[in-house]
Amino acid sequence: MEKKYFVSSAEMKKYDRATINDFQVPSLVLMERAALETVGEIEKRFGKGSRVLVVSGTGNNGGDGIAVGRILMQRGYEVDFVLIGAEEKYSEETRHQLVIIAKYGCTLKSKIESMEYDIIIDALFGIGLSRNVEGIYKKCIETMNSISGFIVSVDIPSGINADTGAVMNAAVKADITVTFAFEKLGHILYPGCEYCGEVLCKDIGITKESFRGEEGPRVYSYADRYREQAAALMPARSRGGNKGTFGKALVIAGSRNMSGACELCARSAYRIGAGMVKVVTPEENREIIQKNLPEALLSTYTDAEKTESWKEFLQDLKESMKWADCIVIGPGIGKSGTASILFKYVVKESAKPLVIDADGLNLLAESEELQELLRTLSLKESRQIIVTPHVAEFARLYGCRPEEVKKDIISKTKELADRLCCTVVCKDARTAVADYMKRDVYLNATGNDGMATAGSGDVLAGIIGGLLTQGVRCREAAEAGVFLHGRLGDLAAERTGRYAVMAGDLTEQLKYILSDEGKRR
Ligand SMILES: NC(=O)C1=CN([C@@H]2O[C@H](COP(=O)(O)OP(=O)(O)OC[C@H]3O[C@@H](n4cnc5c(N)ncnc54)[C@H](OP(=O)(O)O)[C@@H]3O)[C@@H](O)[C@H]2O)[C@@H](O)CC1
Ligand SMILES: [K+]
Repeated sequence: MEKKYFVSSAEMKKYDRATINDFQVPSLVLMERAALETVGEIEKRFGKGSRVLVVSGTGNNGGDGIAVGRILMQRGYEVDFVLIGAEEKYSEETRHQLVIIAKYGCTLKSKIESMEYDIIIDALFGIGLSRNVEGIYKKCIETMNSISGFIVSVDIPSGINADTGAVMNAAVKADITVTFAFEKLGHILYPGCEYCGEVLCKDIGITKESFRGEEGPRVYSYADRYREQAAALMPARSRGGNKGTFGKALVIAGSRNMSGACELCARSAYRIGAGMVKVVTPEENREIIQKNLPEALLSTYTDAEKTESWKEFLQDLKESMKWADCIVIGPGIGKSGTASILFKYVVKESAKPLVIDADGLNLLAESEELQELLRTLSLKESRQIIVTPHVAEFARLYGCRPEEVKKDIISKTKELADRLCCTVVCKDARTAVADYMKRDVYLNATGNDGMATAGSGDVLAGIIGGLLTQGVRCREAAEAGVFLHGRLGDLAAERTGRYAVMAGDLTEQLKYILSDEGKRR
């Protein structure tokens, strides 16, 4: 899969240094290239004579800004330069840029004086922002946001934490952000991504060679091209196949009078391409499932206390688990005594790839014994297990507050995966996927807030299950499932607007998104 990296400030600094020190590309050359790329984006939008304000800080981000201003000035733009910060803090490169503009006769101001510009170059802070923004810096950011002008942030909007996307007390609201070499975590994580405007990532000569043979950045997503080529994420589909070829999913879901979760999950497994889907649900849901999803095979149960029929059901379930290529358990099963007995039985007895979602996760969170069992199954029997908690379920499993998960979703997801020895999908505005086998964390860049609606998670569980039945391995099924799920949400929102999106619309979009028959490429 072609990856798109999101780097931390420490990783970016390492790649900068490797390019400068090991490959001997002078820092000022990188800066000039960064400036030229930024100028290119401005020239696409504004002509000569436009009024430009450059707001620089003392670090190299400020140096970039001064270079941008100088090139624009030479090309016929009217440029004002403002630099905020004490002289003793100027970086070497920034000093150099100041010497150059002085030779061209430019003057430097220490505060923003005019209120009207066509373009504002925000070069106050880049990836070197190290603490909350206060005093004159905060005031400067507020002024940039309040005066008129199209804001171009250099590298990252000033005030956004490049590692977490947090607003460090104040941040510039950019129209576009021109960044260099790799996108930063702060461009993709919330709330940072909402401050960037369009993010344009430019090659300035810092390439993958700067990894120096070591593992690359820790966090990645899928390349943007898969948005339009979603079918390329799917396993190859044999033209000569039959329903057995494309796998059998067992969906254990729903509780009394709660059939919706079960239906959404099973339908999604079918729509992503599973050959057969069998639903296991309480007897009360029989009629509605038969009516709404006649394609599904069905096995129903009554309360575990009704011993005779329960025994028969378990016998049937055992056969179903042998028959299945993958099992999804949890959506809407509730936390009743019967649900708990059923859940434990399935985790213990099944030997197939397993997706645990929703109430399954709540039952898991309550049982140390089951968590230990998961670890053992994974480590000793190489069982493929995926857990798909949203932030609140994750917090219950991890034993922390939901805000703590949101603050550091990348590390937390990896930690839980290590603890449970499985693949973890932590669902949030930016869903993360990690497993205990790999260091890297997948961070999803598709989807929108329209998907924050009941049943959306059931659809995801069905999609991941349907991919597993087609032979995709756990980690890839989780990543591809999350990416596709987000795309379905984006397409649904394009049709109806984000307010109106409902879980069923996501499954509906599966009819179109995979329409050009794809192969894994
Ligand atoms: N060759 C290269 O290296 C390339 C670098 N490139 C560019 O360099 C940028 C990174 O440059 P950088 O590392 O100098 O950091 P930068 O973001 O300018 O900020 C550091 C300055 O801000 C200050 N400061 C921090 N927080 C503060 C606060 N809250 N409030 C007040 N002050 C605060 C801090 O001062 P101090 O913490 O020491 O007080 C220091 O003076 C990067 O984003 C990209 O644009 C590109 O040109 C490509 C090639
Ligand atoms: K900036």
